[in-house]
Amino acid sequence: MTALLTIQQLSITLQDNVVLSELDLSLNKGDILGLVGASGCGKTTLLNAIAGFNKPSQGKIVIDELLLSDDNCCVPAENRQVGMIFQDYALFPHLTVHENIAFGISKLSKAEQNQQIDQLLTILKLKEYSDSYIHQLSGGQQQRVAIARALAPKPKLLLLDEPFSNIDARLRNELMVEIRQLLKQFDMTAIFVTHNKDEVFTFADKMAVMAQGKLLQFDTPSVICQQPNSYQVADFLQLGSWLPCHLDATGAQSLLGRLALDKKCLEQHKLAYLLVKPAQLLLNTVVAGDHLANAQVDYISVTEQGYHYYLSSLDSAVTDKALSFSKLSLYSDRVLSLKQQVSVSVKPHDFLFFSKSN
Ligand SMILES: Nc1ncnc2c1ncn2[C@@H]1O[C@H](COP(=O)(O)OP(=O)(O)OP(=O)(O)O)[C@@H](O)[C@H]1O
Repeated sequence: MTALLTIQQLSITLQDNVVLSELDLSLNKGDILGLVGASGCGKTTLLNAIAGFNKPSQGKIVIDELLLSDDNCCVPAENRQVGMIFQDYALFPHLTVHENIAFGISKLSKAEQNQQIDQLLTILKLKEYSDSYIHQLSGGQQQRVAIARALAPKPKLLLLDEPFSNIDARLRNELMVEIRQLLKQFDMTAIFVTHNKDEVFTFADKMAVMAQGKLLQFDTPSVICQQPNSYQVADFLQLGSWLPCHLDATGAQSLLGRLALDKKCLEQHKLAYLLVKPAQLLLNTVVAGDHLANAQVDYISVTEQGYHYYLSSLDSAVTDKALSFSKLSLYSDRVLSLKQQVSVSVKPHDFLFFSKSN
């Protein structure tokens, strides 16, 4: 399959500040990509570069086999067939819903405009609001108008900057599912920026994790969740807690006991961090001589999955400071109290170790 969007070695420097650095990315037609990363890592700058609002210092952007930007050319934004939806939707308050959608297709005849707008209003369930002004609509309806306005000129790619951040948390999930179905109906390729990884899992087919202008990992959300490629990715996405371990030739030593490793886990790091998901921890009954206490409860909250505890290593158990841990996340139906000493072990599983420096 030919890629709809190809980005190669894209770098952008703004006022002597390297904001994007040698970024490669490729999307097939109909793919929805969720772009995540800490504030200031360059997500909006990447969208702006694709839309044609800023000029790369290096690299190539190709959409549907058309070269939009390289060292020698930079196609202006209005000729790129890229639609953009901003966080605040940027709708015109003095125009009706119909007029807002018509804005980008004014070159078409009135009859063609009306036919296209009618079709969009029907699909987006906005028909009865055609003559309403923007302030008369709910947040979700305004968002649908913004989508209709962006889709009207039939873009090849749709860019959405934090599209769900202004939507009430209760409605957000419902709206995400609805808009995803809509984009799929149009076979629309889209990139959306978010600060919320759960939005990526609901809305996207692919996920890109960025840090400091670089792409750390690009894959499906489930692969990234199961196989993060670095400490930074797992830590940013909060995929589990960290248990420091000393790796040696036969296993890993932690304050929660010794872990037997199979051969492929063996690496030569002296100190490594095991990514532990709550379901991989076992809360044992403390019995002197058998399961000795090795952690204490620092924090308790009530959740749908039972009590949520944060545990830290017991000072008395720490002989090697490098192995001490804090904020080990554990869910249990058992009632524990603050500062209670407990015994926790790690269930055997496909261990994922990371070094902080990679
Ligand atoms: N016009 C500009 N001139 C100089 N530096 C800029 C300019 N625009 C953005 N930057 C810098 O580029 C970096 C990336 O900014 P960008 O807005 O792309 O980040 P972001 O990941 O979208 O952040 P956020 O999640 O907070 O919206 C930031 O350090 C920002 O200060």
